[in-house]
This record gives sequence, C-alpha cells and structure tokens, in this order.
Amino acid sequence: MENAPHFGLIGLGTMGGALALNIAEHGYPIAVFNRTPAVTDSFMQEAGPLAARLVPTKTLAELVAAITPPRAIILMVPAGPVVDQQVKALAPLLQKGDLIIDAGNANYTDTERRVAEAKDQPYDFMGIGVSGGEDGARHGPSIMAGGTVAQWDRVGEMLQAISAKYEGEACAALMGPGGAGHFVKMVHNGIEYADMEMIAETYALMRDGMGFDSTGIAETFEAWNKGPLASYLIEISGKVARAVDPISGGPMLDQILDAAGQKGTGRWTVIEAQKLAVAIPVIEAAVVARNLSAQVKARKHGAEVFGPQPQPLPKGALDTTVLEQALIAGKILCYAQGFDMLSRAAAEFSWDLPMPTIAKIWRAGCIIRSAMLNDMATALEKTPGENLIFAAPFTAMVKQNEAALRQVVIAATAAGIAVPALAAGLSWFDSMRTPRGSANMIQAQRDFFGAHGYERLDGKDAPHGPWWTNPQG
Ligand SMILES: NC(=O)C1=CN([C@@H]2O[C@H](COP(=O)(O)OP(=O)(O)OC[C@H]3O[C@@H](n4cnc5c(N)ncnc54)[C@H](OP(=O)(O)O)[C@@H]3O)[C@@H](O)[C@H]2O)C=CC1
Ligand SMILES: O=C(CO)[C@H](O)[C@H](O)COP(=O)(O)O
Repeated sequence: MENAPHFGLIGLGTMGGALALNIAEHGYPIAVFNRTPAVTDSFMQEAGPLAARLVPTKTLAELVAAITPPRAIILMVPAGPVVDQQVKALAPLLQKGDLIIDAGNANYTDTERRVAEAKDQPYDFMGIGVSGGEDGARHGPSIMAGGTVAQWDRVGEMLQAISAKYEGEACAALMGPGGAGHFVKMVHNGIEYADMEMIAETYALMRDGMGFDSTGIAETFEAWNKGPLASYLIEISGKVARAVDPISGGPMLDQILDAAGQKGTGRWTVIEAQKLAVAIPVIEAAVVARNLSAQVKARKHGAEVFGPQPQPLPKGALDTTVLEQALIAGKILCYAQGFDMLSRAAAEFSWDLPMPTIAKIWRAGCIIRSAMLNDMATALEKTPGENLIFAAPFTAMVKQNEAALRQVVIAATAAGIAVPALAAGLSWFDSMRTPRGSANMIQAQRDFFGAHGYERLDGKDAPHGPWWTNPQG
C-alpha cells in the first residue's frame, strides 16, 4: 500500500461497504472491520483494484493498529445501542486526537450525549448524516456533518471528495455543532417520508380512482419526471411501476404487501417538531399513514364492518395534469414546513444552521434530490427567515397549483380514497391564510374551565370571563 490509512470504517453492510469503496476510490486508504469476518472476506474479494487501498482487519485492535494516528474511524452500524457498544469497545484502544464518526441515522439527542461523553475520553466524537442509499454511498451521497469547525477542517476535505456533486459543487457541508448534522438528516428523512406518501397517494388515485394500469401509472410518473416534479423519488416510482414480478408475470407493485416499514427517523422528526411547537402536518400525516398501513388486519376488518373503500372516481373527475399540479403544491407546502422546522430548531438550539446550504447539499446524492431544491436554495438565500410559501417563485407556484390540490382532496374524499398528506398540506395552507381563525373559541373555553386568560382584540384589559370560571367537576 502506497500510504498507510488515516481512516477506518466499522460495519461493511449496505451503506458501510459502499462508503468504504467510495473513500478508497477517492484516493484515501482505509482500514475496514466487520462484526462477521466472512463479510470482510467477501467484501475484499469483490473490491477489485480498490483492494489495494483497503486494509481488512478481523479485530478492533487490528483495525486501530492498522490506522496511522490521528485516526478517524467511521461507524456505519444500526443506530442506537450498537453505536454505544462500538464506542465503548473502541475507547480503550484509542488515543488523544483520534476521532469516531457516527455516519448512521442516529437520533440527534444520542449524538449530543455521545459528544458530551467524549469530553472525558481519549477520543473525539462527531455525528454525520449520510443520504443516498447504497448507490449514493458508493458513488456520491449527500453528507450533513455535525461537529466543530476543527473536526470539519480535519475530515471535510475527504467528505466533500466522496460526496455527490451538483454542477461541480460538493453536497457535503458542516451543519453545526454536536447533533446538528443528525438533526438535519432526521428532517431530511421526515421530508422523504412525506414526499413518498404524497407520491403514493397520487398512485392510489390513479390505480383505484382512475382505473389506470401499471403501464399508465409508470407513464404518468415518467412524464412528471420531465417537469417541475423532476426528482429521484418520482423517477424510481416510474421504475417500480414498470417492474414485472418474475413469479406471476404481473406488475411487481401488485404483489407487495401494503404495509410500510420504518426505522424511526420520520417518527423522531414528528416528536421533535412537537417539542419545538412547530407545525409539520404533512410529515406527521406521512408518519401516521405508515403506522396505519401496518394495521393490515384492522383495515381488513374495517372493510368488512363498514364496507370497503375506495370507490372509483366519477369519470373525468381528475386527470393527470390536475394530479401533477396537486403534487407540486403538496411538495412545496411540505418543504416549507420542513425548512420552517429547521429554522425554528436553529433558533431554539442556537445553531447557525446554513439554510441555503442545506437545500444546496440536497440537490444531488440524497433520496429527496429534486429539481425544485435549486430554486429553494435561491429562495432561502434571497429571503432569509421567510417561509418558503412567501418566497419567489414558490408563492406564484402555490397560487397556480392550489386549486388543483383542493380539487384532488375533494374528489379523493368523496370517493373514500385516503389522501392524508395532501389533505394535511391543504389544511395547513388554509390555516396559513386565515387571518381570523377559530382559536378564540379555544381561548374562551380555556378561560372558562381553567381561568387561563385571553387577549382581547381591542387590547383592553381582560382578566377573565364573563363566564363561570370555577365549575364543579
Ligand atoms: N440503507 C440505507 O439506505 C441507509 C442507511 N443508513 C443508516 O446507516 C446505518 C447502517 O445501515 P445499513 O448499512 O443499511 O445496515 P446493514 O444492516 O446493511 O448493515 C449493518 C452493519 O452493521 C453491523 N452490525 C449490526 N449489528 C451489529 C452489532 N451489534 N455489532 C457490530 N456490528 C453490527 C453489521 O455487521 P454484520 O455483517 O456482522 O451483521 C453490518 O456491517 C444505519 O444507521 C442506517 O439507518 C443511512 C442512510 C441510508
Ligand atoms: O436514511 C435513509 C434514506 O435517506 C434510509 O434509507 C432509511 O432507512 C429510510 O428510513 P425508513 O427505513 O424509516 O424508511
């Protein structure tokens, strides 16, 4: 080997193996370790010429010994206790200046804790969010790093080298200290859930409401991928709609159980949004939809008791242009909520989250990459602190597509086709343009039963009442 490695990686699974090859391909020698040694053997056998820049090791001690200090060791293992176990096992082997980088989908609160714990330890700790799936990890992911400027100065060059490039710009950047990188990755995944759910809702409308076959559905997604909705998720939706089941010979989608899995990042986004008291109803609806999808038996029982839904839409109720416009509106509303959550978190945690940069590093490499993110980056740059729906060109796009979103939600609701995320987006939008809402009723109720007080519109003093403020029971 030409140069001894300064980098190491633990966990040669889907992401870790691909990331190690990507790092080696960019000229950084790297030592690798996997819990199951046979995986390391087959990884090395399949590495081809890149094997020359890889050092396979069979114990953690061997791994550490193979890396020249100061070491940077990437963990690509399941989030949660496994990360703590790995850190605990590595700690006695490390020395001052060594750095552990958790690149999995950690909960940002765990990252904050691990950074704090590292202060009394020989090693340093940072958490980075990586998006792009296996292909992204291998050929260029989007990387949301959390840590100090000194840590970024140390590993940022490598992270930028291996990251995706958007018109030559690296899709890797420092988000802020501690858990900031994992927080941004968490919100990325929340948006990913919502994007996927809204696409699935348009799929249901085409399949159940409009009677499209899989070819019609695939052709629609393919056409949308040439317009404002152009994105990785629309692209793969077209591909999965076209895929044929090798067993039945019919559409693959028709053979897949309608129960969505989830590993937690979407749920965490919703939990953190509630803690911040920020409204992200499209993402919340997407998480709820995954929860409901898993209730396969209950949904079957519901159909037996109440009669099955959905019904086909009346002929001509919707067309693919209206559906596309509804999805454009829903997508903008969802991203407006996601970016709002990020800016509220930045204020709450005193993080200087680089909002335009976040949109920029999501333009390539990550699962939610899309054509729209370039305009979002510009909008966040030109009108900092402004909600995306109030920023050009998105105000105009929402105005253009709002009627279609309403038409779709009304038609779907009438036919019993559940569109929770699209409907949540519309409801949020309606709330955001209602100057006189209904919360005066809530304030009056709160004051009635709990003497919680309220503000008068005319600004005059209003201690309580005039209702009964101490009801029995
Ligand atoms: N898959 C994806 O699209 C993405 C995943 N991520 C995140 O990346 C991380 C890794 O995911 P992924 O590569 O998909 O997972 P895989 O299941 O493919 O790989 C997991 C790796 O962790 C190792 N591992 C599992 N349990 C232990 C343990 N108890 N002790 C030591 N090593 C262990 C496995 O080793 P062994 O071979 O011995 O089982 C394997 O190398 C996760 O945090 C995930 O959320 C992030 C972005 C995208
Ligand atoms: O981080 C990712 C993509 O960005 C992973 O693929 C993650 O597993 C997706 O989340 P879930 O498994 O909950 O659908």
